Amino acid sequence: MPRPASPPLVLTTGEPAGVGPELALKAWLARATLPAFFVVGDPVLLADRAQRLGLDVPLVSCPPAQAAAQFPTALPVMPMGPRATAAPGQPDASSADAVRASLDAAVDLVQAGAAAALVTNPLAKSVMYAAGFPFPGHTEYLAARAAERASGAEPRAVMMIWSPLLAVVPATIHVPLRQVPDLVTVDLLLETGRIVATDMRRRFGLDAPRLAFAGLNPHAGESGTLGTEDEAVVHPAVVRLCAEGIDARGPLPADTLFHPEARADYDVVIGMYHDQVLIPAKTLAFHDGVNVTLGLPFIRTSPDHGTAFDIAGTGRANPASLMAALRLARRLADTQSLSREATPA
Ligand SMILES: NC(=O)C1=CN([C@@H]2O[C@H](COP(=O)(O)OP(=O)(O)OC[C@H]3O[C@@H](n4cnc5c(N)ncnc54)[C@H](O)[C@@H]3O)[C@@H](O)[C@H]2O)C=CC1
Ligand SMILES: NCC(=O)COP(=O)(O)O
Repeated sequence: MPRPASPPLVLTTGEPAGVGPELALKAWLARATLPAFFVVGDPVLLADRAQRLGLDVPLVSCPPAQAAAQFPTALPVMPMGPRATAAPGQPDASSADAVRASLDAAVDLVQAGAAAALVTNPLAKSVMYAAGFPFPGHTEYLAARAAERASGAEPRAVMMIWSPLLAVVPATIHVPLRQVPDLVTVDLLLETGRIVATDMRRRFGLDAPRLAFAGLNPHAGESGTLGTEDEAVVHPAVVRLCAEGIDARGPLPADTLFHPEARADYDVVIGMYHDQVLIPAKTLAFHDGVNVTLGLPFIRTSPDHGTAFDIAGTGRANPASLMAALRLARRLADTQSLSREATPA
């Protein structure tokens, strides 16, 4: 019996004063190279931005079930939430409710199975914080949303920045650098390593993913003389992961971990803090990088960049990272359903 068609991807509008709406429109214009997606949010925002930028993008208002059929001829939009009124490049608190409504609805749809995966456009963290958004970013918000439906242990969301050249995971994310050594514990690294290994298998299709742990200190601590955390925390976590059958190695000095020959030896780097691994990832592949959230019961990807207020509304936004995020979301959803079909009940 033929398999039923998988639903399309759902895309949020993101911060209206940023480049998100422009990227959605430009991605649709390149639709011949992309999987079907629909936007959830304010259709007037998209229509205004298309007109301002001279982008010929017809919009069609429709429910998710009709989006795939409409996609070849118009950008499907599921209207949701209040008007998003902030002007390009001029963020203000008035748009936070619209951003939140788009995000909430998109998560509802992906959790209900009406969308195959969630793709988010960038939001402005400071705007959301000022409006009372109690999460550091999407990643933590999505973990909380998934936890509402979890019957057992609460899911922990893990951020990965992925490109064909390099995949990296920061073990700690949006925290002050000063707090990092205290937050990096054996338990944190164990949990992170397990989530990464599981998702690399079931969603990326790697049978035996190779995880490289970066050291926290210069030269991974130089045998304890440049800091004790690498021997006391990273090394024992790696040993325990290996004992669980996960291909883990480290701690490895971070400064020599990202050149081409080193990258051939692993599939993912798990770094100790945000900039340690996001700098090499975004330097190597800024426009092709994708932010993927691992550890959730659903798939979420996003461009690896932010709202780009400095160019919003000018027409200069490059949609490549959003397009890579849409393609990767489709690939992960398809790989996951194949691996579910192959797993005996
Ligand atoms: N997933 C998310 O929601 C994310 C949100 N942000 C938010 O974005 C806001 C701005 O952050 P920034 O640090 O300025 O980073 P950014 O990524 O928005 O901008 C950095 C530089 O890259 C350029 N750039 C970014 N995307 C581009 C694109 N598609 N095409 C061409 N050039 C592009 C910008 O013009 C700017 O010069 C902040 O509020 C931050 O919190 C940042 C990262 C991810
Ligand atoms: N630096 C990456 C970033 O800020 C993405 O955060 P999130 O909104 O995806 O959690």
